[in-house]
Amino acid sequence: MSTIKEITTEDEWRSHVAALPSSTLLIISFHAPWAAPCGQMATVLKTLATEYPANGETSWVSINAEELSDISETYDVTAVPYLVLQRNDQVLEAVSGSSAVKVRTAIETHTKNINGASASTNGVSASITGAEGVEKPADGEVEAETDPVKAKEELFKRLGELVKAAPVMLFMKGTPSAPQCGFSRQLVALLRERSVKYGFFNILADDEVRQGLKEYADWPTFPQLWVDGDLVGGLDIIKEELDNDPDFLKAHIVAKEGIAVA
Ligand SMILES: N[C@@H](CCC(=O)N[C@@H](CS)C(=O)NCC(=O)O)C(=O)O
Repeated sequence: MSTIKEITTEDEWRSHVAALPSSTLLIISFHAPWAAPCGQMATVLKTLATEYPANGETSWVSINAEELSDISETYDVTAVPYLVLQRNDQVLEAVSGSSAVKVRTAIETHTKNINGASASTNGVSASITGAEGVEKPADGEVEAETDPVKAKEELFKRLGELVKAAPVMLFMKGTPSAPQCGFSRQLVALLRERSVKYGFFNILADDEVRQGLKEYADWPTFPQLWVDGDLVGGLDIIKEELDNDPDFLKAHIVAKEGIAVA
């Protein structure tokens, strides 16, 4: 049974990598303590790690992407959770976001490559929620597909978790580095100017979230800024709030811009 080692210093990272046999698949999980999907991903990875033992074939490490920013920069980590699979210093695959299915598939694929067969013997039905989607148990999935009421319930459950994925969540068009709409661009600039740490979700990448959130929030447009699971508003409201109380996002200010929730 394998365990996931938390790497806390760069020295520890270097010696861990240096000690690995060239055939070992290194599975690196980047996380941030404030991003809720990372907690769910940690549970998924813990389960997977018991299936893919550290017998020289796999090695599991976990890294705080903000604390060890030099390492995250090396791997271009701009969002968490973020999983990297590498062997012999070569990155084989990276999975951004909290899809348990994608993570399992990636690990199965790259263990298969050396073993000829997957190390996995049984399926884990990890149920997680995150920006990339809710992995539902098969029964619920079938029911939700056929029953619009169930489907909406599932979507709203997902949205309920998504709006709390980080203490400050920005639902925007595009990403902070490439906003796809002027309103989103302006809101990113306001948050950046104030060094507010926030998670973001690109609603252009998921029409279900784009349309569903309008109804869930009872708010017809984007950007939407959510703080501690409550909708504050769009660009105009945030501007107004900051005019009234320039400190209203103070609790969320950090030394530098945070890493996003993917
Ligand atoms: N005055 C709004 C401007 C936002 C806005 O009008 N957004 C539009 C255009 S980007 C929108 O999201 N429309 C709905 C959609 O595209 O789904 C605010 O304060 O946020």
